[in-house]
Amino acid sequence: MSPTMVMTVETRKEDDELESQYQKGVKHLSDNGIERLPNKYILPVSERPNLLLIKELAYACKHSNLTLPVIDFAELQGPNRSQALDSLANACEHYGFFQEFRQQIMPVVLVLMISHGVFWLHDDEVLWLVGSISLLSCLDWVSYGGCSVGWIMLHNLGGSKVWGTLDILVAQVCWVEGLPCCVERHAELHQVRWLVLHQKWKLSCHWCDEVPQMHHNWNAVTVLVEIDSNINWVSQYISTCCWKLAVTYANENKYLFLKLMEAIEESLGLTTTTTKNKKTDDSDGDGDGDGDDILEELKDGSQLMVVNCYPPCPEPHLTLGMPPHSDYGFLTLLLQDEVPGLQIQFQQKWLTIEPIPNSFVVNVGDHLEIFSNGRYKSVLHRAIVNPTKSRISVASLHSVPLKTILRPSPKLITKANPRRYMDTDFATFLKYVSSCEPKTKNFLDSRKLNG
Ligand SMILES: O=C(O)CCC(=O)C(=O)O
Ligand SMILES: [Fe+2]
Repeated sequence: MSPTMVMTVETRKEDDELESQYQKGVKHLSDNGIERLPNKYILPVSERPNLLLIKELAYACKHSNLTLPVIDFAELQGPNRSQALDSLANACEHYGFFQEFRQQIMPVVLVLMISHGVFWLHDDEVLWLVGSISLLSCLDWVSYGGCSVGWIMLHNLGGSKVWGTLDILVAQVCWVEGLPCCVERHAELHQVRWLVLHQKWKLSCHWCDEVPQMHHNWNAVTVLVEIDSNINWVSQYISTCCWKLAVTYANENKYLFLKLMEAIEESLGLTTTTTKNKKTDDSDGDGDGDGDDILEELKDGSQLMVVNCYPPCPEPHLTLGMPPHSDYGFLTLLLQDEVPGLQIQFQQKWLTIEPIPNSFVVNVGDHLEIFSNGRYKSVLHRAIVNPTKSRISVASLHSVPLKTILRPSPKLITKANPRRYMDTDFATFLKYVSSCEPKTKNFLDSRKLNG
């Protein structure tokens, strides 16, 4: 939490019992029927959602909603591709967001992801985190909901063992509980690596390549990483079925992301439908490899999946589920249940996105804005919470491998549109976000050239 936030919080009479409960998380508070928010969750007046009366929340969606451009995945793959590409370009330029539907992920997988999100988050025994060694090797700070929720300290990254600690109980100021899961892909090995975190011992996690099984002798304060070990974990709670569901979802999500990026490249004029399957043809000899290089990078890129749960909130007009932010990657594919909550900033107003069943809300992230040299916009968005309903969303953030240097595509730099962003990479992003107060965090602005 930023110090400014502490100072500007509206003062209310302290209820020690209430205040002391905040650390148990918002699900606990909601389940216990609290009627007032602990001060910790109350935002300064200027940062609150504009819901003066709780009952106005019900109308917020109806009266300030936004119908996002809809991109039909089937059209993108069919004879109407060029019209679909025009709509895609328009959506990314003017909204930074679109709803994507008729994609090919089985509805049952989507429904199960949403319902299991609750299970994963709220089962007393199990909380899991999926991660990548390369992510962790440069990640010593974990951001969640715009505030720091934990520190991962990795002391020894050589060899196959890594020891560290993870403290997930640092201040939470938003009305959300969440679970970050990272996926690292090794295309050549057909392998995906996972990091698992067990809630019972909040400071323990374990790497594995296979479906995890519970290990009974964890040391409560250390992280043990043994990539090739065969430690026998057995969990009643993370059933093979759940795990496979998460893997299936992550893989399908990645496939959809790559298809969308193929279309986005084409919409930017970097490739054409006829050349898109060919190996990069750098026929202009400028050495930039044009658009196809980025697709190759993205195939092996990073993927972060975050399950967000927003329980019913007694005073939704005083807080937010997630503060305004932009996403760091190329695209975020957001799966949400039927409860509205996502708001995007459009023409200086916060507008609520009406959920469409079995579809994804897709948004342009900072990396795509940089890659497109500012043509496609990474737009601020936030989540509001609901007085009566719980809401779940699953965000999948995709980008290039963490060590890749990102820069505007040379083809998109012209005299009329000179280069707008400096080179950057993921480590620079982490350094930036961990070095300043949440209020002043705007990574994209820090990468802009000429002011
Ligand atoms: O839950 C939502 O609607 C927003 C989630 C989000 O923006 C994120 O996870 O980055
Ligand atoms: Fe986001």
